[in-house]
Amino acid sequence: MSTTSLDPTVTAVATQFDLATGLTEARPSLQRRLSDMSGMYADTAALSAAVDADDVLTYEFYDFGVPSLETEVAYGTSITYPGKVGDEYFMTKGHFHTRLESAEIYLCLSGQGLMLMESPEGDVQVEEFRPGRSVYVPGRYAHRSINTSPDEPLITFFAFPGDAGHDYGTIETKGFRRIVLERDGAPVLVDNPRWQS
Ligand SMILES: O=P(O)(O)OC[C@H]1O[C@H](O)[C@H](O)[C@@H](O)[C@@H]1O
Ligand SMILES: [Fe+2]
Repeated sequence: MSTTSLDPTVTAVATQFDLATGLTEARPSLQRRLSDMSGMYADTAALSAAVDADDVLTYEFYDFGVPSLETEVAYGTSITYPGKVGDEYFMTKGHFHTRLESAEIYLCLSGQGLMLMESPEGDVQVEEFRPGRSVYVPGRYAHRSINTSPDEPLITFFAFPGDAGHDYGTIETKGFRRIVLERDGAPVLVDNPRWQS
């Protein structure tokens, strides 16, 4: 079936994602290994030992390069692999949006985990990811995906305004106020000992 459009400058685009892996052959993913996560995990000794031992891939995601316009929608899948650094689960770096008010929507396709969210004023929210469950990240909240499964990748589909942008600096320097650790086989939210006001 062909796709027609009244406006010749507009082209519909379809992308095939593999629901089992979260990956697409449409373009290369962006990949983050443990060595890209310097300063992100509470246990710095465990991180450097893990980097030296086997610098594994911890997550990958897509940037389809949609124009940075408020009328566009950036989208893709994000795959966070199972694993831990010390007691802290594999996770994304996390970021605020450069246009702080921009919200984002996630749909969990498979796996299990948490979305950790934090406002500049220090309000912390946590929502669970499980297959079929969406999480709406309100504007102004930094957000980080955390895989709490011992063996399955956490796969989500996300969408946000094209001009939202990524602000990593705040999280890189201050960290999140709370972190998620495994205690007795279950995730717990605790104060980040390395958080800087
Ligand atoms: O950008 P990070 O915090 O490293 O997370 C990786 C990716 O995760 C999500 O899927 C977001 O929607 C992406 O915009 C983000 O880039
Ligand atoms: Fe985001």
